[in-house]
Amino acid sequence: MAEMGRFDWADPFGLDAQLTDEERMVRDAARDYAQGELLPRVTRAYLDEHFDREIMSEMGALGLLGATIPEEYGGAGLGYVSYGLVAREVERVDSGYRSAMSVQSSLVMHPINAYGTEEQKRKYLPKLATGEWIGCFGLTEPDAGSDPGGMRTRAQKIDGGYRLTGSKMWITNSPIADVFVVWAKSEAHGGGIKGFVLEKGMKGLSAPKIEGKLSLRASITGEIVMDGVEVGEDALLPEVQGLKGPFGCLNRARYGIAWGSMGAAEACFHAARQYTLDRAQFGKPLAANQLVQLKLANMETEIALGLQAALRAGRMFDEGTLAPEAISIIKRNNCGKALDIARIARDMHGGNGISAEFHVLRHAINLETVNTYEGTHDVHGLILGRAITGIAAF
Ligand SMILES: Cc1cc2nc3c(=O)[nH]c(=O)nc-3n(C[C@H](O)[C@H](O)[C@H](O)COP(=O)(O)OP(=O)(O)OC[C@H]3O[C@@H](n4cnc5c(N)ncnc54)[C@H](O)[C@@H]3O)c2cc1C
Repeated sequence: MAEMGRFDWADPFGLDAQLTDEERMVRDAARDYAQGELLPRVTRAYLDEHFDREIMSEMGALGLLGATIPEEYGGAGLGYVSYGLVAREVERVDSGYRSAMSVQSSLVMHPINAYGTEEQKRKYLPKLATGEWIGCFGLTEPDAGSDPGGMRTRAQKIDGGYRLTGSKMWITNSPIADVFVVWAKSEAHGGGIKGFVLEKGMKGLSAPKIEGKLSLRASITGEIVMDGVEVGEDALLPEVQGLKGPFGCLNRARYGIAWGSMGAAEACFHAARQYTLDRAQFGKPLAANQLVQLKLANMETEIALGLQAALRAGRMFDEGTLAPEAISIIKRNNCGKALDIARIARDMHGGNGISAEFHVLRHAINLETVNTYEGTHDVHGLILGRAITGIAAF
């Protein structure tokens, strides 16, 4: 008969043992940084609705930006499992910090690396990798969110380049960005969607901050307004056309979010476990009640399954066999489950659960955004529905 193992409540399927030495090293470096440098400042940043720009330079110095970008362009040349592990550790602290990192790596460095010219790669990637430059990604518009094909931003052909007109909404990092990857319908390409790289200070380009967010308050979000911004031919990302350009970037970010949201869920699960062990009511620890144990068991189950699926997806990503629909499964499931776990963890903390000091409500409110951006929970359901039936319902 096969031997039986010992149960580890914090790692029931031995995720750790499925990683390579390099992946464990990357995970530990990201965890040390996140717990040592990000956790002590997150509560203040969240309450003050402030993103500390220095964080990008710190992440850059540790090689956390552009983890999968080749080393010759300043990236870390790591695999997708390492990238996911970093997202999990950063989001264990705050989804806003993970958002800033995901945008830089997957939505700005990836398209320049995959669709850009050699000159564009050499110009932008090394500085984005160190965090000297901050990037943002403009796809969503005031009237085009889940349906980005309905975008209104236009690139008009002019002598030697293009004139861009339009506005983008809900853009992570835009108010502090040096580099703007924006998507527009281009006249010269039959009205097809093309990517352009704009730079801070260009005439007609502005990025006002969106104030008063109740979610992701430690991440800065803004608009991108392009009022006839004129760029040269060298601003065009030549190697892609159509929605597959932005979707190629979103696939990577969504994959990272599947890991990241599980990091936030683990933070909430671990906090709820400790809190209910420490606090007694009716003469016994809260954790001694069946209702409480069932909630903890449900949290553990969803996290264990979600992480295992994310790891499998990461291995498939590195092998080149991961389909976008499989990413929809884990983005949708892990965000939805993380949001449920964070809300229940908040409830299990009673009144203390609403205090910033206990972190769980901050995670829950952040996860409301994570569940919505990069394809809403329902839109990923529709993507899967189309894949299952062959019928597009959206
Ligand atoms: C904090 C934050 C940061 C963001 N950062 C970025 C960024 O950096 N870059 C960027 O480009 N975008 C960014 N976004 C935008 C984000 O990706 C969009 O908000 C998201 O895609 C949803 O679009 P929408 O807000 O227009 O909602 P809508 O598309 O209007 O959706 C509203 C509701 O309708 C539902 N719905 C839509 N279509 C259908 C359908 N066919 N059938 C059934 N239900 C449907 C949706 O599921 C949702 O519940 C960010 C958003 C936030 C909140």
